[in-house]
Amino acid sequence: MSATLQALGLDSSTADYLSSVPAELVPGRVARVDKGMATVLTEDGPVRATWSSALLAAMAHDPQAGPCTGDWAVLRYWPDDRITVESLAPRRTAIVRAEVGGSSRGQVLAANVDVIAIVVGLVPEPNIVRIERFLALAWESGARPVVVLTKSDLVGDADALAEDVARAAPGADVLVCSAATGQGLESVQALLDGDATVALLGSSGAGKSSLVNALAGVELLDVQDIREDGKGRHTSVRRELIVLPNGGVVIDTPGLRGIGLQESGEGLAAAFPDITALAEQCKFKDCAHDTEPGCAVRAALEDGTLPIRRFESWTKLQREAAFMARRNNLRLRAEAKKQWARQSKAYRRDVNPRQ
Ligand SMILES: Nc1nc2c(ncn2[C@@H]2O[C@H](COP(=O)(O)OP(=O)(O)OP(=O)(O)O)[C@@H](O)[C@H]2O)c(=O)[nH]1
Ligand SMILES: [Zn+2]
Repeated sequence: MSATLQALGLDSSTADYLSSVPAELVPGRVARVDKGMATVLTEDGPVRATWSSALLAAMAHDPQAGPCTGDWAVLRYWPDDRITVESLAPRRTAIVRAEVGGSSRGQVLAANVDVIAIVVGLVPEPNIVRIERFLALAWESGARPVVVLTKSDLVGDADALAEDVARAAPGADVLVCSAATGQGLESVQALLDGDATVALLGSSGAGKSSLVNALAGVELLDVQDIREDGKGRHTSVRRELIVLPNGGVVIDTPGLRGIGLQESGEGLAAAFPDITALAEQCKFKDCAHDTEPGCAVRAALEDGTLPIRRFESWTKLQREAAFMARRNNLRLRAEAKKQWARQSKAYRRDVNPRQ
């Protein structure tokens, strides 16, 4: 399969970046990263590439500098048939997973996403708290979140359920569709207009693959053959970046399924603009919305304008984000300490070269 860079979702700022690289280098979009290699879609089809030494050095410093699905990569083709990723275009947006255990630096799951479609089946009944968590994460990424309620053919009151979801999703569109009957698919299709990149978030069984197949009009999400190592061997791997025949790109990586929040809390504020606005009206700047006098949040809970369920969901996500922020601070402090130790060792060597 080959496609123009346009069809792979190229935007103008990335096009500017790519036009500034030396002519012997080849641009492409990362479709998948596995086994220390990337599958990169170029205008001449997919290739497998390893990392250049410059990229490896950058990754040693910052793991987020490594390629991820959706990145725009600049490739070098070597005389011995190796292909290396030399550099990556600056990411317009990034979906970052907070690491659970291990390093507290987040892992980039997908880059350069325009729209995040939070796919939720209408059966079983949508889990609003889970949708709120996905929304906070989506806002954090810089991409536009949209909730796609699917399997509408299985319920009689899809619109009423959609209204409930919309109340929990201020600022995000809520679409209703069915991959089975095709109902409402035009509005989902419209998300891909202008060769946009849409990433799918959603639990297993939500209906993501069925949705992609319905949009494509063919069974795309089955198995795919790609050239693994340039020697003609073919392996079947699940696609992660899918170029749709009618235009647009879908990113569906397994990592996007059960992800935690990053620490800044900005996404959370964007997902809960109602509570953010209320908290600004509290008498005390550091109000914990507990027993403080003049608390606008508690007042809204008492008069019923803020649903208790929504407040509890926000509190839980807030705690999670605060936990991530604390851990991140600890990591930064540990790094600063290491850096200081290195510097003082170098200093001692300079002062006393025999040491
Ligand atoms: N009736 C109905 N069933 C659907 C619809 N969309 C998906 N399904 C069914 O729901 C089940 C899960 O759908 P998938 O598309 O595999 O869900 P998924 O989100 O890709 O799941 P994972 O690959 O596990 O993440 C399958 O049995 C589908 O046939 C729909 O619009 N209507
Ligand atoms: Zn308060």
